[in-house]
Amino acid sequence: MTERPSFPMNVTVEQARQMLADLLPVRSAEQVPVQQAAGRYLAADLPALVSHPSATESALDGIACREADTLDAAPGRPVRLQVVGESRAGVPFSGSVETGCCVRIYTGAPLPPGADAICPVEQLQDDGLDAVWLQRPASPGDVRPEGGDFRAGEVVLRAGQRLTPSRLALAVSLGHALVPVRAQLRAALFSTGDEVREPGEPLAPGQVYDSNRHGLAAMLHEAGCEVLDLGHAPDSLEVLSARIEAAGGADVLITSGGVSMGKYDFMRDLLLEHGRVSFWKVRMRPGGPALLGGWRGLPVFGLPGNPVSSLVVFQVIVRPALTGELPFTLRLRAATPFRALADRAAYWRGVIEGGTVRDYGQQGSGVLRSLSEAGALVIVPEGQAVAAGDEVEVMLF
Ligand SMILES: Nc1nc2c(c(=O)[nH]1)N[C@H]1C(S)=C(S)[C@@H](COP(=O)(O)OP(=O)(O)OC[C@H]3O[C@@H](n4cnc5c(N)ncnc54)[C@H](O)[C@@H]3O)O[C@H]1N2
Ligand code: MOO
Repeated sequence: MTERPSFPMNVTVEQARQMLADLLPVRSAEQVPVQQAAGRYLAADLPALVSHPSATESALDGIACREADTLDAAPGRPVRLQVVGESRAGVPFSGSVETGCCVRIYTGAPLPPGADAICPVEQLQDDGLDAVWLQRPASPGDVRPEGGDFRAGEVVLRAGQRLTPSRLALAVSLGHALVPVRAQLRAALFSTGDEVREPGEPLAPGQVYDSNRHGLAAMLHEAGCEVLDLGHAPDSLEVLSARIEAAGGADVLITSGGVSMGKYDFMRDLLLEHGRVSFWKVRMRPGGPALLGGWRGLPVFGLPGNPVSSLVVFQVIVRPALTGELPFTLRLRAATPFRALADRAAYWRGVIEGGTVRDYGQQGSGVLRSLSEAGALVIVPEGQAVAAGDEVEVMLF
């Protein structure tokens, strides 16, 4: 390319995320049953409809009694209490606990009126009938107070949060059978390359299995998208145009390969001719040649073909734009130096060990096993080399 390009080049990671996010449609909200809500994103804050615990309850199996009755209990000087009934989870004791009395109680069962302390079974001498002896005072701390987890009316989950398994469990605990979630983005996906083969097919020298497309489909699902898998396309202008057309009903198209400098890297020219290019090249490694553009109303994000590059660019740029969530990072001490690049941020593969992070070693963009074996990306900002012992920002992968 000798003439001045008509589109921005070498944008930052942050600019790339924002430019993609700006092209995505605003998502409406829909109510879905909690059984179908795992992995979806909340479209509204979720208040608690009930308090939890719904009543003050026991944290142990044992007896519920009055602490004052037990204060004199000591080894060799047991205090006797009369058993007057039981409180089970779901079946509370109907009376109240008077002085000198107790009820058998089980974990999660409501503390009866009058009782204010628990003595666990392990610390009781029990005749199995109507009396127990305590060798030490009962504990007022072994109860879970009503509303101690959350109170009715309190906003506990927030709009934009992903319903991870723990948040989904919490939404149910808050009392919701239906939850408001953002409509899923419909993401079309195809990979490009004459050499790319489907898993299970025989492989001739120079050919490669379509690891990118299958990895990306999994990442799109994980990002809460509905995936329209358009397979893989050879390096042919006609086939690629037809494949992009086939993605027409989607909200966004993600492609892999064909975005660099090679004679058969057609994606950029296709978009330039029939649509538009929003940017080409991001100031990051791996993944420098990433491409963003549009085809009629359809946003198209072209990921580089190198296997590590395609997954890392998805994680660093595409996923945050699709979900509105920045990647989770933590700060760790570097156990080895990490090299800086003068003109771009580096996302080096690192291994977290004993609270520090070390260089995985193999940083080639074709070494897919490195991503799986390293488990982390160490973010080295442009020009800021990391020495051993420095703190670094680390993204789990
Ligand atoms: N002269 C230059 N050459 C290259 C540059 C450059 O700046 N100047 N950039 C390099 C970088 S960085 C990357 S990343 C790649 C990106 O290239 P493409 O997006 O055009 O990708 P391809 O050429 O199609 O493939 C690259 C590589 O990845 C393998 N591949 C492709 N698709 C898949 C797939 N679906 N599953 C698994 N592996 C795939 C492909 O066989 C190639 O080995 O360009 C560099 N070149
Ligand atoms: O940056 Mo390319 O994306 O490393 O191989």
